[in-house]
Amino acid sequence: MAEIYRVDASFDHGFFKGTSCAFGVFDGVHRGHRFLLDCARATASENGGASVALTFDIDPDEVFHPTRLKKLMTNEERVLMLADSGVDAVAVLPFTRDFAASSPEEFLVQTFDGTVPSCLHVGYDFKFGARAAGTVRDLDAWAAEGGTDVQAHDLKSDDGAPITATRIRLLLADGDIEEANHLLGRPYFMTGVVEPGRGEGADLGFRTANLTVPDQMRPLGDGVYAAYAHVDGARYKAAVNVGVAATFADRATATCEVHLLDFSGDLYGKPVKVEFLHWLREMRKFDDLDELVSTVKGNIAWVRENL
Ligand SMILES: Cc1cc2nc3c(=O)[nH]c(=O)nc-3n(C[C@H](O)[C@H](O)[C@H](O)COP(=O)(O)O)c2cc1C
Ligand SMILES: Nc1ncnc2c1ncn2[C@@H]1O[C@H](COP(=O)(O)OP(=O)(O)OP(=O)(O)O)[C@@H](O)[C@H]1O
Repeated sequence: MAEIYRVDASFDHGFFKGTSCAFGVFDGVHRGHRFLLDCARATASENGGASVALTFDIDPDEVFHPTRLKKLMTNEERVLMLADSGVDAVAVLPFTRDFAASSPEEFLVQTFDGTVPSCLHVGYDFKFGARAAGTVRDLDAWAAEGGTDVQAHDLKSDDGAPITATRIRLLLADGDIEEANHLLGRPYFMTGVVEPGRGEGADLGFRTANLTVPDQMRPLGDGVYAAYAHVDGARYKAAVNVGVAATFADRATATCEVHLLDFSGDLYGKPVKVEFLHWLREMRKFDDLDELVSTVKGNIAWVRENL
């Protein structure tokens, strides 16, 4: 696991000397992001410097577009996944309103404070600074003075279109978990802490761990999915309902209900990570509870046989 540095007032910017940095938010740490991180690793090994994922502590959209934000992972998960991606270090810039309001030139001065990296990798569409006015042309102008080799890459594509966090979010919203996972290069996951439910699952014949995942952290469309649930270091097959149960909409609050196969025990208060693998069906409002039970049990049987 790479070292994680916070680029705050006490940070020694001498750290950047000789480094190869890949710069971006990196929500999802998808295959396109990994391509850019691999480019940083390649030039780092050519130049003999360290490879660095340079990112922000929060997603800038948390400041600018909080209502339409649908994040692929929490900020902590993102930074940890970057640290585990093979780079030597992760440098985390605090994203304040002041920082965001700085001109492209000031933004770069504040970020590097006089010590520039030897190589900086970005996608060709990379934008930075106030109103995202800074472009690769500004990076090139800055690099010409300081001597950084700026490499603006074509975006890694799949099926003729660039792999982007936005594209993955749209697939997830449609429940197209297989294609989203293909672009992520790993299963999409959601995390949460188990809360008490209404206790009806046990009466119905299947228990569920209830998670309340905030809207901003739920790009995945409502529906029933086959998944793996990770808890206490163990992995269980799971049948999962995403969204507030339509049959109980008047009293249900959980936004993700997880039935773990072959598990019996108390999960309240425990963190659970749910890795989604297949879409099974749309969530329905059932008029008949027996039909709800037999449908859910059929989903659980499918998971048992097919995962
Ligand atoms: C695999 C699975 C599929 C589900 N599908 C639906 C559904 O289509 N419609 C619905 O209203 N609730 C659905 N549920 C939610 C159940 O109605 C809910 O788990 C049950 O009411 C127990 O809730 P409780 O744990 O809060 O007591 C599903 C739950 C699971 C585990
Ligand atoms: N497919 C890709 N191939 C190479 N580089 C990429 C790709 N997608 C993004 N990048 C670059 O990775 C860095 C992080 O980008 P960013 O966090 O904006 O990701 P994104 O997937 O494009 O997100 P969004 O869809 O929300 O704009 C930027 O330098 C960006 O240009």
